[in-house]
Amino acid sequence: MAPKNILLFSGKRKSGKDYLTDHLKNVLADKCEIIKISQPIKSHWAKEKNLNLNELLSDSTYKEQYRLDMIKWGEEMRNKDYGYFCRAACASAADKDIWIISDIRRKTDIQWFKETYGNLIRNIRIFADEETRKARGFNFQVGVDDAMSECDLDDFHDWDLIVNNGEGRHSLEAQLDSIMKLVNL
Ligand SMILES: Nc1ncnc2c1ncn2[C@@H]1O[C@H](COP(=O)(O)OP(=O)(O)O)[C@@H](O)[C@H]1O
Ligand SMILES: C[C@@](O)(CCOP(=O)(O)OP(=O)(O)O)CC(=O)O
Repeated sequence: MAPKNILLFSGKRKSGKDYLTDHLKNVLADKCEIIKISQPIKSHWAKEKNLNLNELLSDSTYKEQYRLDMIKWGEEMRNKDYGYFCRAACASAADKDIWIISDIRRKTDIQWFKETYGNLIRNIRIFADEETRKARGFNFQVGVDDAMSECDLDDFHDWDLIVNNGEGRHSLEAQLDSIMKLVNL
């Protein structure tokens, strides 16, 4: 069964995608499931290189050592089939009313969801200024922060909602309320 809504979250590194989607999950509880497109990439990479998958999935510096390689391998796969990781991630998703996709990065990710689920999707951009991201551990890396993985959605404008999660942000409760307005339960 298709969910009632699919919330597509994007934002640059350390903008707070995991932070906000984890809190949103607390609000929606068992009505929702968090899905990560990067999960099949990380699973493959962990198997291939004998790495710790849980560490790759966490907010640790561990994944940063492998990010560039994972991006490169992911690009190769995406060039052959742009829906490959979206399809793989959704195929193993639970039967829930709301799917929260927490790591949308490319126009083709949005395209795949639009083509597959039409008007069920909602596009949410998480924004945080660079100072705030730096305070959260962001460090500009050539090949990552100037590449498609981080920049492809810079010139995408068709957002249903932009959430400021940097300087001057609203309370967490207000941030979550604005997201909940997009949800049809
Ligand atoms: N509004 C916030 N208040 C406090 N800490 C935050 C907030 N947003 C993000 N963080 C923290 O900043 C770090 C990076 O956030 P994260 O959600 O992992 O970013 P992303 O998934 O976009 O890379 C995490 O340690 C997270 O807990
Ligand atoms: C190879 C990646 O999938 C790894 C992404 O890891 P995360 O999604 O955990 O990254 P951030 O939350 O932005 O810190 C990126 C890609 O281009 O596919």
